[in-house]
Amino acid sequence: MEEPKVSAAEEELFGGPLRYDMGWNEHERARLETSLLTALRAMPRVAWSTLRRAWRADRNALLVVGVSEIGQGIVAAVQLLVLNAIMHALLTPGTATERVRSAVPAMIVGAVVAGVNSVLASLSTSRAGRLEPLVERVVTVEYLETAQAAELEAIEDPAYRRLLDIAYYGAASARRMISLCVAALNGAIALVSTAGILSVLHWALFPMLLLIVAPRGWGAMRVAQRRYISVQTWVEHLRASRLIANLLTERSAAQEVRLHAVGPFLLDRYRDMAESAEAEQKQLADRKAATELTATALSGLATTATYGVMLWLITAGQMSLAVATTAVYAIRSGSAGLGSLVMNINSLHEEALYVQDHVKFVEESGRRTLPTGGRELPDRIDAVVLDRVTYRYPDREHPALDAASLTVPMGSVVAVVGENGSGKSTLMKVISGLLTPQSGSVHWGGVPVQDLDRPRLFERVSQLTQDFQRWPFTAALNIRIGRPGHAATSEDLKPSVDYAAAQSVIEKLPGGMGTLLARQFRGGGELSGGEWQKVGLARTHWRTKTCTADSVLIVDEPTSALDPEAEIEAFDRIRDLAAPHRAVVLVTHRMSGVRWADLIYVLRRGRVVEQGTHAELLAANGRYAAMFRTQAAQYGHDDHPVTMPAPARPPASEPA
Ligand SMILES: Nc1ncnc2c1ncn2[C@@H]1O[C@H](COP(=O)(O)OP(=O)(O)OP(=O)(O)O)[C@@H](O)[C@H]1O
Repeated sequence: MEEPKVSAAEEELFGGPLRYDMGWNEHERARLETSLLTALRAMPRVAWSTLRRAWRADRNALLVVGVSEIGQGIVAAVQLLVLNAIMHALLTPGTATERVRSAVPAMIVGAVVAGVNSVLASLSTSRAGRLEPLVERVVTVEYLETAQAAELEAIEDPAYRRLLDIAYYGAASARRMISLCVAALNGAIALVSTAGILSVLHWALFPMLLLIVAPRGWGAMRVAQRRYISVQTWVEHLRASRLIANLLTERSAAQEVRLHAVGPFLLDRYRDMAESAEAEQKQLADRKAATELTATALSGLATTATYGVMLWLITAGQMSLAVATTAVYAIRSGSAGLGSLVMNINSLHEEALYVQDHVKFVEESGRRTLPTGGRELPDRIDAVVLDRVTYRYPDREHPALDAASLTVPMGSVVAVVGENGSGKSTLMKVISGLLTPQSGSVHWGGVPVQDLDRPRLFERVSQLTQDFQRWPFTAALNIRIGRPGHAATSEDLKPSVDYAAAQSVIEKLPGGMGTLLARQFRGGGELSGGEWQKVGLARTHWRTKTCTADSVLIVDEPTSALDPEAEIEAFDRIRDLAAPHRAVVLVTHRMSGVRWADLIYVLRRGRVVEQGTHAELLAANGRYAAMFRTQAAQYGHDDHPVTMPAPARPPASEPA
């Protein structure tokens, strides 16, 4: 397959085509090799899985659809017989009145059958329409259920994420497959009945019908293949265009779009990319027209030949006029039916590829789901102990944690410090059981984490991180969601609001606790970074207070958005959360916030390089001491001042 063409704008903005693919490439091989034969071979399996889903969703509706489609196929055959009978009656010798009279019974049957057909068709339409959203819902819920139960490691694994993205298309495809299956069933039944009638009329008619339809089937397949290849080739380009369009309208980019004049710049690149995509569309349309012209010409030739053969049969006395008239009608409707059957099978196969991705995703997730049903953790535990834990992210060469050992005794405050990227956040995920290490062990109260029911273990962990979730819900729910299963009124949440000093934040909101915290919705309010952090602190308080068993509170950079006064208060509050049955693990770069911790661990490149109390670590005069003194000097209140070099002045000759 040819490489995606790269427009100048894409080259400039992205340094080439974006390589992350959304799923279409997955089917490249399968789809390009698609022939009518492979599509036909896969059809029973595909139809079966769709029917099973529809059966689960609404079996009555499915039964009605099936019966009415089979009924319509029988009606099509009866209609041909009726036409044949009418033509025979009209073309037999006798007066006009006699001939019309003898045709009347067949006409009455024809009218009744047409009425039955309409009723069956509308029944099928209404039930299929009911089934479609149900099937889409069944597949979507299965997708979401699977995704939310996956291990964090799976979510952070690019290969799994890709599968997650691809499988997203499965639900809409499953929905479309319902109507396609119905149409294919209808087409197949009508075809069988037409073929039967044609063969009864004359043996040569059915092969001729196939000859008429074959070129159209070929044409449809070619056009679909080219469209698919084009989507494959241009998918990156298309997504990049959409990305630019979003950046121009998104709130997060709005300031720079205006202040830095990024708007006109990006708009220009958007036009450039749109133009090159349009050129591809034009080329595709031209080639489609040429293919269809060839297919129609070949089909026309076959039709002419068929009519020629029929004329010859009539003149040779081997076919009556009545049969010939019925045959002409049957060939016309049969060729249209067979043509659309080919198209439907083609589309079914295409949609099935996406549904198969969904199935693959569910199967793969089965191996990566958070395990449930392990050992229960006792209410009272002594400590959480990590012993020589090594953890490497799936796509990384170096481990984020390298034989790190640490103990978090209940009732204590443990601080973890270290430079950027030293592995602090990863360590927190290992303590909480979100990540399981490749080597070493994690024990909660002496029980290895892998033996525990992990979702139950999570009930014992509270977490407040720098990038905690800002839920686009009301202020009250933003606090209550710390333990969503625990019902609470605004009054119940008040102690948490007070604890986080968030009263002033709530009071400022027009609807108080009921205010929606999402600007993207009408009436939604907005909070500053620091105000959000207070809401986050209130949520953490609510979560910790609703757990009676021994638990661990993890606080990762909780004060980054707070002003200095609020920061001091926040550290005091976090310290207050330590209790005999709760341990606090604190990660921060603010050294002033860790000096009161019972135990401090210093991480460097994933290894614990120092540990002890503040006094011990200062006395050791190692990394901790250096980090602490550097920060203290900046704030100008160190017992052991470090002389900081003053910033160099620019040379007088340089412009300031
Ligand atoms: N989801 C991830 N996938 C791959 N690598 C990751 C992921 N998260 C972190 N890393 C890598 O693991 C290493 C440790 O990262 P971690 O976030 O634990 O450090 P940190 O000490 O918390 O850093 P900071 O102080 O900057 O927050 C880094 O090299 C980082 O690039």
